[in-house]
Amino acid sequence: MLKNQHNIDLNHQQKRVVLHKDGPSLVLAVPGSGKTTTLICRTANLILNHKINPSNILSVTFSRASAQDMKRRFYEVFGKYINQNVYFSTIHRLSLRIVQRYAKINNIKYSIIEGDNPSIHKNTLLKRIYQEINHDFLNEEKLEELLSAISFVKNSMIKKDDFSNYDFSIDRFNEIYTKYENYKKKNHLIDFDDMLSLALKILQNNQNLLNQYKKQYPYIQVDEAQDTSKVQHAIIQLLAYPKNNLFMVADDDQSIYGFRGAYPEALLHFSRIYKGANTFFLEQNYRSSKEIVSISNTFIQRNTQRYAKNMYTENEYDAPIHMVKVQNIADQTNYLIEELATSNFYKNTAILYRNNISAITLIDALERNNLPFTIQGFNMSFFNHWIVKDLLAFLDIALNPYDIESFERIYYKMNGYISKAAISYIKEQPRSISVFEYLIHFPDLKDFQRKNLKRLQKDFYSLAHMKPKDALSFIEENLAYKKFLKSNCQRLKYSYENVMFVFIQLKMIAARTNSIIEFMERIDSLKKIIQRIKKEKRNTSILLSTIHSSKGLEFDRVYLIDLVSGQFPPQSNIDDCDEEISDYLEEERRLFYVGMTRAKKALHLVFPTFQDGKYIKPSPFVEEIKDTIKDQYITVKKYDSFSKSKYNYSYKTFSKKQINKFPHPFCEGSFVAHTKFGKGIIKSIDGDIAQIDFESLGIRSLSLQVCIQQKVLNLL
Ligand SMILES: Nc1ncnc2c1ncn2[C@@H]1O[C@H](COP(=O)(O)OP(=O)(O)OP(=O)(O)O)[C@@H](O)[C@H]1O
Repeated sequence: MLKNQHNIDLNHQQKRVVLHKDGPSLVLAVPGSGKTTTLICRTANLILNHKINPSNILSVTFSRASAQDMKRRFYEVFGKYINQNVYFSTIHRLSLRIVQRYAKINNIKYSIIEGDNPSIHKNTLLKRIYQEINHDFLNEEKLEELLSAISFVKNSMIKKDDFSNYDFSIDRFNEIYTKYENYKKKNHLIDFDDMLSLALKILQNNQNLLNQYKKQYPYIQVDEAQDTSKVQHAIIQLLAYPKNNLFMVADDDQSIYGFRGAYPEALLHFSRIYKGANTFFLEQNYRSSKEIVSISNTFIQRNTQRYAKNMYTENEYDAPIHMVKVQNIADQTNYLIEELATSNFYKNTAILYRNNISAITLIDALERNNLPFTIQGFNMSFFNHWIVKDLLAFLDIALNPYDIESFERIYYKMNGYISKAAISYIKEQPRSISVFEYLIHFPDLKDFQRKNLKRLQKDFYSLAHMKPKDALSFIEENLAYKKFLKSNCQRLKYSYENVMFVFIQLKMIAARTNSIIEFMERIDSLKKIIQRIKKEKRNTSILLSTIHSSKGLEFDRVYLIDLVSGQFPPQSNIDDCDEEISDYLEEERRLFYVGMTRAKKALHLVFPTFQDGKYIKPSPFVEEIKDTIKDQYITVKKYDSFSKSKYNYSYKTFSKKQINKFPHPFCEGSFVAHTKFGKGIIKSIDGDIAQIDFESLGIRSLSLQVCIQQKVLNLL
């Protein structure tokens, strides 16, 4: 019937699923097996053949993108036959509706502290509370951890008394959580997770309201059920009872939100909770070539906590899976640009990565090569990363030695022997002389300190004139910032490799710029480019996305990049005999599997072999795939150096904004020595012209720029 009327040729397994009407059923499916396709066909079957009113069917899924995708696909196929509104929603949206209905009846006004422009933002509130409790600044990485921990607690319905059973890795998490909850309660504020907990509480305590919803939705369908959390399952269970016309579609192998409280174990208990449940399997993959299906299928079998499924396809063989070994991240970028510049398949191409940071140098390179791209699921955390802020502060000071705010950020992160008291003193002073001059003349300094400060002043002066790439290396080595990084990572238990990964992205951007100003402008313009592109809808572009955000999507060609240990999985040196680690590895393996199974025809797995001059191991998942496909498909790509890359030719040179202040270390009051005029003191500086009072000659006006170029003027 469906084939004749709607031109969909469902297979036997799919047909059984689509024709299922009453009672609980669980559909366990593999990627690309038509989960969404069958769900929308079943919806149409209920409406057209069983005359169920569309307003009585509730279809929920995890993400807004999936809900919109379901709705679009439903109306594309069945829009000509069904013109009433069919409700496809996220579970959060449904919960919010429940909360709002309750609030209206009881005259309560809740304000949401997430999403678009809330009057008070969850992150701001948490940063404040963290500061109050730990007397420390909450950086972006820790904030992410705190957000995940709170989300995990709410979604997993963990009671406060049981917090001690979990390792939240946030100092005084219990107190932060309590303060956060109390503040929200007092001010009628809710975050996205509260929508769920509150909706559940409302339904549990208001029989009337619960009955209204039960009556409204006698048919409930859940897509992506592997991502459904405990609290979400509890809401659905309440709404479905006692008819239990519940239709759940899931792929436990694609469960990748454990860190936020996804509870795929519920699928294993489904038939215990819902008596008489049917279980269907969809195992035929319609999306990918035979190689991709067969290798992905072997790959995921290594996981132990899963429903046994066997993915197969009737699709043809296509290209083999490309394992691409490159020297380093620069060569990885070269490889991608080379591949993309010689093809026209932008639309059906995706570059996927584990970690958002991977996108930065790619965005830089794609934009410089005029390749069309779009970005999905990108958070701007790179630009707020402490290491980025530190390095920009170093450069700020080099360009403007009066900038005490930047100096305050970095003075203890280098070899300076500078006291906090000295910094506090300078902050009180007028900006008439440079930070270094103040420091050098700070009372009671020991000789070695003064000598050191003079050296530092010269170092920063030299820094301003270096090529950006050299400047970053100079900060790292000569100013000993690397030493600080190592000890800071040890102290805060950050992975040094991950921190260096951020540094390397900056070095790569730096390598393509010619001056410090140009480099700093490029960082700024990248931020703007990303913000602009995120807003645009580009259908004919290469998609850059985290694997998490790529779920549910499909592309002809997929490049999975940065497949190295410490990036994928993010935790390295792990022992998979430990039970907790084994769970962690299984979730990471599922994520890798989601990435692989987005590809229809071509799949490229790219792994750099050196980072920061040191050998890095490929991801253990690359090794597992290598075992299956053998070495014959490994391509080794080596480029001379990034600057010599063929595709580097098309790099744009930037319109260099006129440097309004020529960078120099001098300021009013500086003691100087001129190779010809001898010692003197700078009386005033106006633009490039300094009035210098020389001991032997009196006042002379000199161009600082000329003095610097001719190397005739130095600080004393
Ligand atoms: N019976 C069928 N005949 C032909 N193509 C099909 C059939 N069923 C599904 N497809 C196609 O297979 C592809 C995958 O379908 P769909 O997106 O519904 O799968 P999915 O199981 O939801 O995928 P995933 O979980 O990996 O995101 C789509 O391009 C869809 O049109």
